[in-house]
Amino acid sequence: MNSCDQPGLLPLEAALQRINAVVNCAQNCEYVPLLNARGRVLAEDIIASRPIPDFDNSAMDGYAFASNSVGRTDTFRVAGIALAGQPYLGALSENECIRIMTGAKMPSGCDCVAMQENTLRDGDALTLLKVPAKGENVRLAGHDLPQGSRILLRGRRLGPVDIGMLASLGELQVPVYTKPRVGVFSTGDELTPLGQPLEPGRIYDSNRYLLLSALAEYPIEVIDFGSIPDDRQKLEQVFLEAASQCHAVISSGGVSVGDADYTRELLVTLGQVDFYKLAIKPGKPFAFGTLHTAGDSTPCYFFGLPGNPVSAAVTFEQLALPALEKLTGANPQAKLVLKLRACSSFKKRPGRTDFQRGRILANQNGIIGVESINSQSSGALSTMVVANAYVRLEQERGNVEEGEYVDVLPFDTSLPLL
Ligand SMILES: Nc1nc2c(c(=O)[nH]1)N[C@H]1C(S)=C(S)[C@@H](COP(=O)(O)OP(=O)(O)OC[C@H]3O[C@@H](n4cnc5c(N)ncnc54)[C@H](O)[C@@H]3O)O[C@H]1N2
Ligand code: MOO
Repeated sequence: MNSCDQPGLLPLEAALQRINAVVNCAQNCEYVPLLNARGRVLAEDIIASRPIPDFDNSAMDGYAFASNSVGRTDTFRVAGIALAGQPYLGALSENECIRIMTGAKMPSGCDCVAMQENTLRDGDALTLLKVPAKGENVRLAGHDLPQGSRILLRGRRLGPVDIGMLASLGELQVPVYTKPRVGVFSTGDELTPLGQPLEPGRIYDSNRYLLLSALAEYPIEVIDFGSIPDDRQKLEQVFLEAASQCHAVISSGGVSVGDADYTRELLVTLGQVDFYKLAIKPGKPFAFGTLHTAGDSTPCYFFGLPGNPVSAAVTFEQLALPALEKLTGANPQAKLVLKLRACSSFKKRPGRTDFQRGRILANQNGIIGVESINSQSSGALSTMVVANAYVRLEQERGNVEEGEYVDVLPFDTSLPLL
């Protein structure tokens, strides 16, 4: 037995493996216009049907030559001009060169380009100040991408550079996976719709807004089922409706042991619970399972996040999100983990993997370390605004002393440092 503060808690790695083993992408391929493909997941490999570029061209503004004539004379007659998109189509005699611009097709017979700065021009006469070598300043056909290259692989989430690459290949329509449907709801009698005054003991529903806006970043069709009161029947209704419409459902709240915590209980009736107690902090009461779907073979996965806002955010990001990304067809993404020096101590009890909130400190010369923030309360969402990274501390370790090196997961790659 390990030194878990409570028995029966599943370690984070085991939970991730279980989720990964259960969740599978069941999306189909659809073609979308290129400009609508940003953020979508490629459903097929993209293979270059032609080389890019498909002609040799000049890398500089200057003059194009046949390199074997360059050694014989250093004075040439400028016989014509080649512009990008307007090639010079004539033939070239000995002692002739062609005025050429960057990107223009190399005239036939020419195999090098002298940069304009290395020449002297007087009317039609050109003198070379520096002799170019064969191939100099020439970009060969296929130098960007040879024909047949498998440049973008299935499972890649397309970003602006990929859209540009697809445009240079002339692809108007892109094969992407259809978007999985993901339902979101929160539970709790205390949750008050925004815009209404707060009665005593009530709060606004922050989890659902956080989740809906986080999901908007992904190629996912999100269905908002709202805030559901702690009423078994109403919850059951939403569970059934969500299971019939969605590939996955994410709820927050009601997974612990309180008198009104119906979520896990309903999951047992309406589906199968895979696990519901995790050795992570925050986020211990996290339920994962599958909901029964009527006669349909496509399963509906269920992620029951804890109600505490930081616990909900951490379990969403660390556990639900990798599974949802898999549902979209996306290849697994390695997380950026920095090994940084602790600039303060961190309190830690052995037994759970901690996702403490920290601040990466940086000066003009770069990153200098990470410090703890004042509060590590899982009920305080403001800790995640003040922090700019998680400090991940392994399950069995204890306190961190200042000066030790710790694993840091930045919230973002551009850090708010003030
Ligand atoms: N006796 C025990 N009590 C608790 C345990 C435990 O093991 N034994 N675990 C604690 C931990 S850890 C967590 S995390 C919470 C999780 O409980 P639930 O998932 O059942 O969540 P609720 O009880 O519904 O709410 C907890 C907390 O979060 C607030 N909340 C809920 N939903 C939202 C929302 N949508 N937006 C903002 N805030 C929300 C809620 O008002 C509560 O304050 O259980 C501990 N208890
Ligand atoms: O572990 Mo709970 O998730 O601290 O708040």
